[in-house]
Amino acid sequence: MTTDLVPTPTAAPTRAFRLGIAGPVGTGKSSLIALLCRELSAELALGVVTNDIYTDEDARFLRSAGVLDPQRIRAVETGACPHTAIRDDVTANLLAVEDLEADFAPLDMVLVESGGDNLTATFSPALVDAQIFVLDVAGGGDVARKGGPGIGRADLLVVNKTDLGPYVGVDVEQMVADASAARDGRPVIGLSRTDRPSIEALTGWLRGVLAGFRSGGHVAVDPGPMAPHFHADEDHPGGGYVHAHDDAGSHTHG
Ligand SMILES: Nc1nc2c(ncn2[C@@H]2O[C@H](COP(=O)(O)OP(=O)(O)OP(=O)(O)O)[C@@H](O)[C@H]2O)c(=O)[nH]1
Repeated sequence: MTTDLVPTPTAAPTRAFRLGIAGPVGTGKSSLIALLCRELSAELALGVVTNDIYTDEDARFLRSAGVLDPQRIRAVETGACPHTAIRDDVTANLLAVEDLEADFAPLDMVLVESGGDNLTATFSPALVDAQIFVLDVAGGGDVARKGGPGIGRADLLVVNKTDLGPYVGVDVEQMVADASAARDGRPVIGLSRTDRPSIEALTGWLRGVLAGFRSGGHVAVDPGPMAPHFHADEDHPGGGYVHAHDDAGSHTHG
């Protein structure tokens, strides 16, 4: 008897779900990870990998927040070009994720925080299964309209610190609507750590994506390469240079 016509069931994944969290400096990536650890560590076995340029500051912040066993929080020091370590050469991050998975098997989820970067940073789908891009209202109501691969095509866009809207003159509802329009219907959540329903929207979204991953139905989507961006460099004429990541062989990183 032949089994050719029998559909092959999708194999259930044997490793942890890997979730990337990217966004500009100070938008609340570490705080969002601390929040997720607080909310989910009773039901899910978690690990965290942070990326900083020269320090392990984000890892130290998370360890001191007491949200997870400090051993489950690992730091990658990326050197001069933080987006490179989550996009072009993800080796150091993959090793950190795999070490965590081996040391604390079985883990349900590893959260990978990118170094605070510019608007264009995205994770490679070779490193994460899904990614959240974080903006905050204090960065200005028009940021979401500026677009870029993370804002446009990350699996989830978080508009963070909505509690600050009245203090910085930002219409939060309008900012979330602009973000939704820029994303062709992909999900957007306005979040504040002081707003319980928004926290539940975030954990609800994550549980849904995790369930899809566990059933074998989740496909990692690449938001696309980083847009061309400016690097400050005092030694360079003009104070810096513009480069892109659409062709890894077309430029070098100092
Ligand atoms: N008002 C308010 N402040 C928040 C919220 N979430 C985070 N913050 C504050 O925003 C600041 C930056 O938060 P972080 O979590 O360090 O931001 P980050 O994106 O990890 O920063 P980098 O790693 O330096 O890029 C801190 O002072 C947080 O306390 C929020 O929901 N509301």
